[in-house]
Amino acid sequence: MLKAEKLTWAVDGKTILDDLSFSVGSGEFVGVIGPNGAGKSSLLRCLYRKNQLTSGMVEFAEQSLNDYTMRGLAQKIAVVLQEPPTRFELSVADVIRMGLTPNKPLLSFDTLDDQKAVEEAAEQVELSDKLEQEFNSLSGGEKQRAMIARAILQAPELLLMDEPTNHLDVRHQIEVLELARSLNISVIVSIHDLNLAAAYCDRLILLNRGRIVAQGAPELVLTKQQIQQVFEVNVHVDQHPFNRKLRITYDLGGEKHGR
Ligand SMILES: Nc1ncnc2c1ncn2[C@@H]1O[C@H](COP(=O)(O)OP(=O)(O)OP(=O)(O)O)[C@@H](O)[C@H]1O
Repeated sequence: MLKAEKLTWAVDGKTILDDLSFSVGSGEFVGVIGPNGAGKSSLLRCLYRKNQLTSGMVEFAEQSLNDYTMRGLAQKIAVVLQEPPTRFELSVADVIRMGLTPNKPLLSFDTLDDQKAVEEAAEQVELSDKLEQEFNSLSGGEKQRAMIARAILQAPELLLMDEPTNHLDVRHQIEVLELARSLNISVIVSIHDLNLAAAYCDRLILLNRGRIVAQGAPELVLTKQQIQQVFEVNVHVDQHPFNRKLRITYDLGGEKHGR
C-alpha cells in the first residue's frame, strides 16, 4: 500500500532523514519509535507531503505521492498531528465535520446523514456532550480526540498519527490506540511509549539520528540491546504474563540512589 524507497530529507543543508526504505501493507498497524529528535515527525511529514523529499520516493497505492492532488491525497490519507491547530474559532462539531470535506462535492450542503456521521464520530471519542463547545476551549486531550474523530470521518485508507497519545491520560491512550486498530485500515503512528508500541503495533520502525536502526515485529526491534543502545537507558525485556506482549521495564536508577 505505502512504499518508501531511499527516502531522504534535508533542510538547511542538514540531512534529517537518511536513506529510509520501508513499506506498510494494507491494514497494517506500524509504529515509528525512536528518541527525541530521531526524525519521527519529519518522516510522517514526508508521508503526507508536508516535507518535500530531497531524494528517494514514496508511493501510495502504486502511485507516487507527488502525483496526487491535495484533495485526492486527503481522500486517501488522514493525519492527526501532535499539536492540534489552535486557529480554529469553531465548535467541536465544525472541526469534526471538516473530515467530511474531501469526500463531498464542492460547495454542497450538509445532509442529515452528515450530521449523524459527525455525532457518531464524536461518540466514538466520547465527545458527544462537547459538540457545541468552542474547539479552542477543549483540554489538550479532548482536542486530540476531536482531531481523531475528524480523521475517522475522513474514511481514509491510511491514518498517520504523530504522537496521538501525547496529551491523553492512560485510559484514553489505550482507547485511542484500540480505536485506531478497530478501523482496520493501515496506520502509521509515532509513539514514545515502548510498551504501548509493543502491545498495539504489528511492526515497528526504530529510528535514530534519521536512520532506520531496525524494523520488523516488536520482538525483533525491541531487544534489550537495541533499546539500550538507542535510548541510552538500562532495561529489562520480558513477556507480560497476562497478555503475552513484550514488557519493557526501565532501570529507574534505584541502585544509583541507594533504594
Ligand atoms: N523545518 C526544520 N528545520 C530545521 N530543522 C528541523 C526541521 N524539522 C525538523 N528539524 C530537525 O530534525 C530533527 C528531527 O526532528 P523531528 O521533530 O522529526 O524528531 P522527532 O523524532 O519527532 O522528535 P520528538 O520525539 O522530540 O518529537 C530535529 O533535530 C529537528 O530540530
